[in-house]
Amino acid sequence: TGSSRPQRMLKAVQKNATKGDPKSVISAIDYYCRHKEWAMNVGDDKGLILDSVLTEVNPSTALELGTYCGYSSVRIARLLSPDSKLITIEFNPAFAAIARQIIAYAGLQDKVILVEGASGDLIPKMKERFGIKSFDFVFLDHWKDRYVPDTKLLEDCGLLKKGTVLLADNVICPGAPEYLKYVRNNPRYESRYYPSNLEYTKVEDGLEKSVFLE
Ligand SMILES: CCNc1ncnc2c1ncn2[C@@H]1O[C@H](/C=C/CNC(=O)c2cc(-c3ccc(F)cc3)cc(O)c2O)[C@@H](O)[C@H]1O
Ligand SMILES: [Mg+2]
Repeated sequence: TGSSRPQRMLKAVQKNATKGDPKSVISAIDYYCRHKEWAMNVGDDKGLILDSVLTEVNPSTALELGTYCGYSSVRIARLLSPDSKLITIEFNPAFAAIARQIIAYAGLQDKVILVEGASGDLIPKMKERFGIKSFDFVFLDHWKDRYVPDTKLLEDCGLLKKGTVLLADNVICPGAPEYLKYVRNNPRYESRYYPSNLEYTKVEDGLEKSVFLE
């Protein structure tokens, strides 16, 4: 049987990027997905917004929901301070296997903890398994209809603190209407929309940044 899109993406990284150089891994994936084969990475345009929010927050502990091939894990981890960590959750073992290799190729395996499983099962285990008190930053990029339930779960598990920043991908395309309703009409969040475009296209999309207030 043939290769998968994630496997071809990994090949493009191994062929075109420099081992241990996160920037070259990001460029290799962006080039491949823009010119050869589209894939659902947050991409270079929205990636610049992700970078700027991350630099502003400078999180000690970050959480990502939906690793896919690890593109945004590399984007996030490359900007973390020395003792900071990214925990990224992925429930598809094939995607997780590719992501581990891409994260390792970038030399970021010591800053990223990739956990295989469903967010709904793993979020309640974050404290006991990883000694996490709360997250400073959460990037939501998994199934769009899971953004609201998982945000509520993070609240209920006491994993959000005053000032925690949630950044959600795809709030326009494919869209996360329930999530926008939830965070925008909610006194516990201060929300702002960052317009951009769907990765590698001219279609409108954007990121929603929501600061937890209490
Ligand atoms: C069950 C919920 N819990 C989960 N726990 C852990 N991992 C999960 C979970 N859900 C999904 N995942 C994983 O996250 C990833 C899924 C992401 C879903 N993303 C999208 O559908 C998406 C889709 C598009 C898109 C946009 C326009 C199109 F025409 C076609 C596709 C663009 C994006 O940026 C996207 O993020 C996969 O790796 C999946 O295995
Ligand atoms: Mg996305």
